[in-house]
Amino acid sequence: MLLAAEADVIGIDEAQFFDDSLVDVCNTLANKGKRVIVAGLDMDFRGLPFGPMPALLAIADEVTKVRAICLRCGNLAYVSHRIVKSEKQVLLGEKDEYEPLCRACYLETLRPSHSE
Ligand SMILES: Nc1ncnc2c1ncn2[C@@H]1O[C@H](COP(=O)(O)OP(=O)(O)O)[C@@H](O)[C@H]1O
Ligand SMILES: Cc1cn([C@H]2C[C@H](O)[C@@H](COP(=O)(O)O)O2)c(=O)[nH]c1=O
Repeated sequence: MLLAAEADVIGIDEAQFFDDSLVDVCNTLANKGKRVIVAGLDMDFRGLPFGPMPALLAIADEVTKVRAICLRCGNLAYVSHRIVKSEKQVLLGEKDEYEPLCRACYLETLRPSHSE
């Protein structure tokens, strides 16, 4: 908040990792006339809402949902499927840990007969 005093535009990336206090911070800054641009993952690897993202989406004046391409079929992706074994919600990573999948290809990975 101290740093933001001098700024007209504030950018916050990886918002999914913050706690719910980010919602108040963004509201306070916007109420002061600042332009606040927030980026983050809406869902975790299980397809569950991630951190403060649902509340941020609700209070946003504008929302742009950007979707990757499903690595298996080329359709628009729906979730970042985790390809390493870990149940922790927070696990930093990139291509070696996650693959974007569409809903159909993601559901296919959940079938008992599926092998990675
Ligand atoms: N507007 C764009 N045009 C072309 N390539 C892009 C664009 N945005 C992202 N990319 C590509 O996608 C990669 C991942 O982008 P990034 O901004 O890190 O996405 P995210 O933070 O959602 O994972 C980049 O390294 C770049 O190769
Ligand atoms: C799905 C998912 C992702 N993460 C981590 C993996 C990356 O470090 C970031 C997302 O970064 P990006 O630049 O937006 O690709 O989030 C995680 O910790 N838990 C998850 O479920």
